[in-house]
Amino acid sequence: MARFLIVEARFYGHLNDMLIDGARNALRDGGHEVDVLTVPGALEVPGAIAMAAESAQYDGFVAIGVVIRGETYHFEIVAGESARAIMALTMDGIPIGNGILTTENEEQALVRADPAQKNKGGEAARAAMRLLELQEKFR
Ligand SMILES: Nc1c(NC[C@H](O)[C@H](O)[C@H](O)CO)[nH]c(=O)[nH]c1=O
Ligand SMILES: CC(=O)[C@@H](O)COP(=O)(O)O
Repeated sequence: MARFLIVEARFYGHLNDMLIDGARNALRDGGHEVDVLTVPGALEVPGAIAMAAESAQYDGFVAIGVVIRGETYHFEIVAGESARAIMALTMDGIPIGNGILTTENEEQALVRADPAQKNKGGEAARAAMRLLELQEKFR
């Protein structure tokens, strides 16, 4: 049993709820404990994971959020920089599954968030659990 923290950027609450459901169910099916921490947007997710990892209270993390393209270059910043910083933390050896959707519209996000459809929250949770296993294997 390991302790996982889901860090969610609560920008689109109804979509997040589905992503969190999928992630939480996958983690519980894996026999793990799950907490959820909320931050305002995807850009805050990597910093929150870094702080929580530093505390040593958790073994692995799932990043959850939705970034939907708007009218300006802001989409590229939020989508790209959140993924880049999560990747950097992963390369530092922190097990993280990235379940932050980056889509053109809400319809695309809905299909991906729904646990009964693409279940990207569950997919991110399984990625985090696999990285934790590998960390233990190569320790
Ligand atoms: N546009 C979206 C954001 N933007 C907010 C940023 O993530 C951040 O909270 C703000 O710039 C303050 O630092 N966040 C999302 O999660 N999704 C979006 O579509
Ligand atoms: C992440 C985004 O692109 C969006 O929420 C911001 O929209 P806009 O570019 O229309 O300000």
